[in-house]
Amino acid sequence: MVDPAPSKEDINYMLRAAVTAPDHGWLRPWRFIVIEGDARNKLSDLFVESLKKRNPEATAEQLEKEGSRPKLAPLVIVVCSVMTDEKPGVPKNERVLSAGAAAQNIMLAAHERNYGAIWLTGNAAYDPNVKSGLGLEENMDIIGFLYVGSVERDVKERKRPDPEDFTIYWK
Ligand SMILES: Cc1cc2nc3c(=O)[nH]c(=O)nc-3n(C[C@H](O)[C@H](O)[C@H](O)COP(=O)(O)O)c2cc1C
Repeated sequence: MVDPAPSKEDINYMLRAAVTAPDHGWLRPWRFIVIEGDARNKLSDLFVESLKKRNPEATAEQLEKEGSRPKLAPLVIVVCSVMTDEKPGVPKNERVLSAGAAAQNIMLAAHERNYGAIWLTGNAAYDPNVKSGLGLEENMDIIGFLYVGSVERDVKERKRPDPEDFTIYWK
C-alpha cells in the first residue's frame, strides 16, 4: 500500500468505528497505537532488534524482511486487548473478541473510505520485547497490526467459500 496515507479525519473515522465494537460490561478492553510516517522507522528498528533477540541466528535477509514490514503501508494501527480485574465475570475471551471486533471495524471503515487494509500478526505480535517497546502493560496483548493505505491498482476479490458449507439451519 502506498501514499496518500489516510488523513487525520480518516483515522478518527476508523477509531470512532473501532469504539463501537460490542463490549460486554462496557469494559473498553481495547487500545490503539497509531504509527504513521517516520514513526514507522522506529517500529522497523524495534522489529529488527526483537527478531535478533528471538533468534540470534537470523540471517541478514530475515532481518531485512522483518524491518521492511512496517513499510507495507503508510499507516499502521496496532490493536491491543486489555485484561483488567474489573468485572471478573467477563472472561478474557470476550475481551479479546471485543478487541477483535474493534479491529474489524477499523478494517471496514478503512475499506469504506477506499483504502486498502490488511490485518497481520506474525511472531512480532507475541514478542515481549515488541510489546514493551510499544509501551504495552503486562495485562495487554497485541491483537494485530493493521496496515492501511491507498491501493495502486484494482485488487481482485478472492474467490470466497460458500457460506452454506459452514452453516446449519437448526430446527
Ligand atoms: C488475527 C489475524 C492475524 C493474521 N496474521 C497474519 C499474518 O501474520 N500473516 C498473513 O499472511 N496473514 C495473516 N492474517 C490473514 C490476513 O489478514 C488476510 O485475511 C489474508 O491475507 C487473506 O486475505 P483475505 O482476508 O482478503 O482473504 C491474519 C488474520 C487475522 C484475523
